[in-house]
Amino acid sequence: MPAALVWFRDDLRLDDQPALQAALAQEYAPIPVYVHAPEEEGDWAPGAASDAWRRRSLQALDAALRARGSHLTCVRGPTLAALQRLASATGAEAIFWTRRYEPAIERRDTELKRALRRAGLHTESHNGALLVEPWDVATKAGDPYKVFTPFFKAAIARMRTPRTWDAPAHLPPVAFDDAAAHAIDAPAIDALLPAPKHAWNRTFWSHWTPGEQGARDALRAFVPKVAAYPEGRDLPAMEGTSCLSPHLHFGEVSIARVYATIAQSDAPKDARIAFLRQLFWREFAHHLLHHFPRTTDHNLDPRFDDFDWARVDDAQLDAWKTGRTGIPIVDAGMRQLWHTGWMHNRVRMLVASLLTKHLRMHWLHGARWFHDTLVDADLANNTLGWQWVAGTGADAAPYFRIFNPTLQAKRFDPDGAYVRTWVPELGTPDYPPPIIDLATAREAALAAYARR
Ligand SMILES: Cc1cc2nc3c(=O)[nH]c(=O)nc-3n(C[C@H](O)[C@H](O)[C@H](O)COP(=O)(O)OP(=O)(O)OC[C@H]3O[C@@H](n4cnc5c(N)ncnc54)[C@H](O)[C@@H]3O)c2cc1C
Repeated sequence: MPAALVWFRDDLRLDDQPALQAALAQEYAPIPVYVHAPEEEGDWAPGAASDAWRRRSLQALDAALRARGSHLTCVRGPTLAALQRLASATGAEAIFWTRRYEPAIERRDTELKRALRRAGLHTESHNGALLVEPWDVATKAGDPYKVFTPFFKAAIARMRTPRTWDAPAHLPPVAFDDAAAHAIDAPAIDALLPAPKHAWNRTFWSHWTPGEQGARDALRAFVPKVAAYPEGRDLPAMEGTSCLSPHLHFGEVSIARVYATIAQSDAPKDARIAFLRQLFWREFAHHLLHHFPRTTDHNLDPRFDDFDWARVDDAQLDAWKTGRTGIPIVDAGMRQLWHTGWMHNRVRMLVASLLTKHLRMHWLHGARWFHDTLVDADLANNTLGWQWVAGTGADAAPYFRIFNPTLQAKRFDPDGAYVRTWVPELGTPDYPPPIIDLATAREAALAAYARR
């Protein structure tokens, strides 16, 4: 049986894994590999929370492979040289992977595929992350979509009922001879992604279990909650959302598996559609990232290029990051982020709005902080989220529509349960006064918008 490398990236699973599936279907003996090359991700290399998650997820993948008779070989980049070295040391004739859509990675993968083919290797990339790939939907004029609802309609019409494959029960062993092992120089996962020195993330792991089993458990736990999702999804105290975002980002569960599980659940149709629609925001985000790669750092709407963002006030930015703004719902969200690596979507909108509108700081300051601290940090979703809130993006909330965090808290956290969980000192002298007057800051933001 000839050997093939199966190159794992953000698809850290064995269930419904198209690269693995394709290698097996073509009767290759798969050699599972992971290449650590954060420097190839351009300005958006994974942040600290992502690294902490990936380390655990790779360990879980290796354990799942070992339980089937195989194992994961981890090496350092540069990726092209690493894959070539691995292929020649193992005699692999082919390389299989699933596609990613981040601009730096798309560029790298295109070059890499060309170089590997020139070197005589068979290469195949597959869709393992999206329901509909970015180039599969276009407006009547052939352009990419910039508005969600028509995108959603076109994408869902284009989508085929996803097929899913179960994880293989057994895999052929990966046996390197000594010379090959020496040539490969495969460090342990711990050496590639060491545990953070100060264990700042130790509180994460009572909330999360990285890896395929954790993803499967999260999906299973969510099924009975789908019926309540339409109302529950906006209430941060309720835990009414799926918490699948980091698992989806790292590909620990396939999007097709999530879609099929919820579509076939017993929940009322409205509730199922409300949830599946959110999955299409993720699709939309990837569509935009692929077609408008500059938007990771630049406004999608060029009318904001001359916007009068405020000069960054370090003390204010720091108060925002550490949850000490004196605005309770915002502080609750920023502390939830710091302690769990995740924040409820409604609260993400509120903290982002405060930063970009009341404090009038450029959305990139917030996007960078989220990228570093979220366990679900995802260049597509994060860029869309920040540009949406800031009013600079596709189908965005207009800049002049400014959330009032006090009213939003009354509406979405009416008995204050969420705020009390994260800001227990509220109402005591330990809680800081507000760093801004909301009404004055709102007027200043509107005035800046009018000057545009
Ligand atoms: C400023 C800002 C930044 C954000 N940054 C990220 C990010 O880095 N990574 C990330 O995954 N999401 C991001 N989001 C989107 C959203 O907040 C999270 O996907 C959601 O809170 C994850 O929780 P969940 O899995 O319980 O969501 P659920 O409500 O259960 O939704 C299921 C899945 O649908 C997708 N989804 C849901 N809402 C959105 C959305 N608005 N945009 C794109 N996809 C969505 C996610 O993959 C999510 O896991 C951001 C939103 C905002 C406003």
